[in-house]
Order: sequence, then C-alpha cells, then structure tokens
Amino acid sequence: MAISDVGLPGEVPWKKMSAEELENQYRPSQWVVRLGAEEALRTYSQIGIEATRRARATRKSLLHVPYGDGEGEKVDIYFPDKAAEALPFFLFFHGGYWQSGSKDESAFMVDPLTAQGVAVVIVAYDIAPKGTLDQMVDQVTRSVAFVQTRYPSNGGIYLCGHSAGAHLAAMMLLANWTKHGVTPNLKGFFLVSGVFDLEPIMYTSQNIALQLTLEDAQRNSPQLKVAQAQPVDPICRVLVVVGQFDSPEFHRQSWEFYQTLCQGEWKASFEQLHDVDHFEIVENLTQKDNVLTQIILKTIFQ
Ligand SMILES: Nc1ccccc1C(=O)C[C@H](N)C(=O)O
Repeated sequence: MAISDVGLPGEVPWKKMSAEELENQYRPSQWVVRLGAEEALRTYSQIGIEATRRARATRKSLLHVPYGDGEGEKVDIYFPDKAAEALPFFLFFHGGYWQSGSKDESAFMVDPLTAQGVAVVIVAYDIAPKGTLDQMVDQVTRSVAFVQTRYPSNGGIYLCGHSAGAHLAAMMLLANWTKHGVTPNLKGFFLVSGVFDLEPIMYTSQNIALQLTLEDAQRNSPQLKVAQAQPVDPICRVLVVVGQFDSPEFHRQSWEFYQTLCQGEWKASFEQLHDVDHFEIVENLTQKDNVLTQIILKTIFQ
C-alpha cells in the first residue's frame, strides 16, 4: 500500500471513521491475512513462549532482575557466550495494547542477537488495569536507567518496542534523564508497528482497561512532542518500521511519526517491511536471516 492511500499529512482520517471502522483499524489481529484473528494471536504467543523457553535453556542469563521496588519491575538479561568489553545492550518492550503480554513470552530475538554478541534485556512493566500509562512510561524509563547504571561501560543501548511497546520506547525520546540521575548511552531506537498518537485509542474498546482521558492521551503522545525534543546523542538513530499488512491507521501512525522526527533533529529512517503483518514482524525476529534482524545487527555494528 502506498502512503498516499492512507491520507495526506495534516488530515486526520480517523476522525471521519465510524466507531466500528476505528475499532477495526486498531485491532491488528483483524488484518492478518495468513490466519484467522484468534489463531494469529495464539500463534504469536506460542512463538514467544517457545523462544523464551529456548533462550532460558541455552543462553547465559539473569532472570527476574529488579529495576525497582515494584513486584512487576523486573528484567530478564540474556548474554552472548563470548565476553566482550563494550557489550551493546538491546532492550525490548513487548506489545499487547498496554494490557496484555509479558516478558516471559517475549524473548523473540534473544537467539540471533546474543549469537552475534549483543546482550538482550526483556523488560516487564505493569500492564493495565494494574498500571496506568504514566506509570508504564516511568517504569520503562527506570529500566533504561537501570541498565546504564548496572553496565556503565556498555557499547551502546538500543531500545526496541513492538506495538504498544514501540510507543513506550518512543516515549524514551522525550525522557528527562537528569531527573533519573544517569544519562543512558542511547545509540538507536527500533520502533516496530507502533502507536504514537494515542487520541484515537480513546474511542476504541482498548480504552475500557486504559481509561485514558484526552489529557492522558496527549501527555503520552510522542507524536505531539518529539519535534521539540533534543537528542542526547546526535548519532542516535531512530528507525520506524511497519509491516505491509498492518492496518492503514498503523501505517499512518508510523509514517507521520517518522515525518515528525525528520522535522526535528533526529536521525530517522522509515521502512515498510514487505509481506509481513503486525505479528510476523516480531515472530520473524527469531530468525537470524530475517530482514529486520539484519537491519538491527547492521545498525548496532556499523
Ligand atoms: N496480543 C498482542 C500482542 C502484541 C501486539 C498486539 C496484541 C493484541 O492483542 C492487539 C489486539 N488486541 C488485537 O486483537 O489485534
């Protein structure tokens, strides 16, 4: 699909949609062509569970490491076999509309990345209704600060999020690190099939659990703020990626966020990945020869 099919910049196509159409646009499983919606969600979680089982069985790891006092504030850290001095760290924030998913089924990319010398950190955060969006953003911020504090001689910190997790990763472009007493060595962002303007979410059934007000949605929308934010490190790259079979609204969200990054001082790029849907785009990160796995490795080792 061409970007021109999803509306011109400046238009707000979702405001003209019926409630039913908006609901559909923001239900990624409805756009999966290879499987039915429920089977797509089931397959995604099976692949995540299996990748996590395998990662825990075959890689050096530290599991359930606390980055804060809260019960849900834990990370799993997976290490490469070979010790290196300046180890790059790749942090992953799972998706699930801020109300499902966990670190215990999200270690998709551990095998191919650790095999190439990258430490992978899978981050847990308190999903709704336990956590609010503001709390999730704060938790993710502290998880990043934690990795920097624990591994001060890291060879770069890379943040990757999928879907709602891409939103949380994108919020880190706006983080006030001085408040957290440490400036992480952020070198790259991989924002995969994300949502960057939260206002349309308010009018879908996702908001039953999230309970976002317009103020909450705006305060937590990187789309509205990122053009004014300053990169801590001018060489930090931001890659915005969306799957060919993601819905038109997901395409619009990614494209407009990329364009806004370009208006600011960010070193941004945009990729539409051919022949993948919202779930395959992450499932395929279990494979070393997958396009996105290769893009990630090239960005880290360039
Ligand atoms: N489980 C997920 C994992 C990752 C990303 C999205 C989901 C979703 O479930 C989205 C939505 N509830 C859907 O039915 O498409």
